[in-house]
Amino acid sequence: MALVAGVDSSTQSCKVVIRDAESGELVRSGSAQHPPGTEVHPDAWWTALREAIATAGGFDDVAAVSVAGQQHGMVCLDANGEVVRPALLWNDTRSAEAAAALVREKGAQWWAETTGTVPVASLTATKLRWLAENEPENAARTAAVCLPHDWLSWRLAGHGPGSGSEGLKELATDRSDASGTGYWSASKGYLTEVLEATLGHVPVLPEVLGPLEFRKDPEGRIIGAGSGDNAGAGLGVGAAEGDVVVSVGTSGTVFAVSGSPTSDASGLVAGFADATGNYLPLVCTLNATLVLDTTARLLDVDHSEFARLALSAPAGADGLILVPYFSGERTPNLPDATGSLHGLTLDNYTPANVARAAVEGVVCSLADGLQALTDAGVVARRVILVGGGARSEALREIVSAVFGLPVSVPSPGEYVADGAARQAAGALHGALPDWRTSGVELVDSAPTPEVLTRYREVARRTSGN
Ligand SMILES: Nc1ncnc2c1ncn2[C@@H]1O[C@H](COP(=O)(O)OP(=O)(O)O)[C@@H](O)[C@H]1O
Ligand SMILES: O=C(CO)[C@@H](O)[C@H](O)COP(=O)(O)O
Repeated sequence: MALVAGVDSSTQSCKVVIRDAESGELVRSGSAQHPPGTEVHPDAWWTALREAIATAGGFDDVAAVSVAGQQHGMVCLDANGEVVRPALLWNDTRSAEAAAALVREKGAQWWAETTGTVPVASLTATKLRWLAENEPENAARTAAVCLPHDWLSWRLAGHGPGSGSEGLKELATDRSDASGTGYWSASKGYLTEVLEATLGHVPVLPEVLGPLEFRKDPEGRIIGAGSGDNAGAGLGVGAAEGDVVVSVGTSGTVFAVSGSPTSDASGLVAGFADATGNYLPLVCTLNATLVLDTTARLLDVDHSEFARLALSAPAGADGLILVPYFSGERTPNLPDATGSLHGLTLDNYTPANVARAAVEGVVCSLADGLQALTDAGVVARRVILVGGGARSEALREIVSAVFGLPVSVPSPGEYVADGAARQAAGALHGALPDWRTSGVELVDSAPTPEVLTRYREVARRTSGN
């Protein structure tokens, strides 16, 4: 029995699953936490990955591994392969002005047509621009730039500090993660003009591997191309055209598999690639489970009591509306926004209404994401809900109610890591396996369109949109 492993190195933690390459059966798993914050030294991811591998019983009997990771994080390496500075993550908004400058200089249309995506602070290119403007010595020392999943795959393949310029040439990535950099185009490859205009020079960049291409580690183990975490989730749930995946983790994402690229000059829809050779138009928000976690902490309750409270309040939370822009926002592009709670009266200010308003606020911002995707031509035949937030009964019910659609919720699992494992099995055998998916719960709540209408009025008023 050949075993394969999948890794999800995402914002809050690292998860490892080890599966039977033929059947997909889960054999072992492990996880470890990442430090909080929007600036993290990659060594912390490596430490967490090794801990997660150890708790999963090690990789000695594993034939192939793929890593899926949080997208966009800027990992800069010097000529020796040392990390130049802690990575700026996808949810770090300090490069918002750099993003605005790039859009002014080339125009939103150029970015949408060339890279698929109009830059916002999340994209790697804007972080390189911030680096060149604010830490010119670090920018000058940067000999190679890669993404979190590229760096971890490179470390797994036996490279690292001290690898030198030969080691840097072994860096590899895939289309899905390259498509979130802002300096890669699905039709033209790396865009040297964007690198010159941001970092100030063209560094060594990871080779963009095909979906089933791979490197090997010194023991001969396959290290697959890997992917961005959202593309990994797409692989993990077996998303096909017509499926819209909603992932509620640190980020909230709404995305679909598409046979053709999108180019949305309004900037709402990012025109990413997927991990199979298709495209992955995606809307991403900065405010999802952390808003729920923070509200639950305020109410001094755990996840299950929080869900019970939220479901004990009526739809619309007796008039309370929470606009969830606690971390600024990316979609819509409001990096300096803050969250707010509206409609307070002496009667409706209860823990249950506050819990319900928090869930509804997060879900309404995702419903706007689905609207943007359908406006961009994506046809939604089925909605699949995944991510840590999908473990919440309140979130599951309220997604279906606010979207006004039945929602498929695969049984709780690590679908990003599963997608990476599926890719590893594909690299091992030369074709993606058709693993049987686990049980799916269909949630079909009574639609509450008025909740979204009122949210939109308040969100627009408070954000000046
Ligand atoms: N039952 C639950 N209800 C609500 N949120 C939950 C529940 N279980 C986990 N979470 C939240 O899910 C998040 C982790 O989800 P995950 O998809 O792993 O995030 P990421 O991939 O961004 O690291 C955490 O913020 C955690 O508090
Ligand atoms: O920036 C994006 C997508 O464009 C985020 O989806 C990151 O990829 C982080 O994902 P999670 O850790 O929240 O899953």
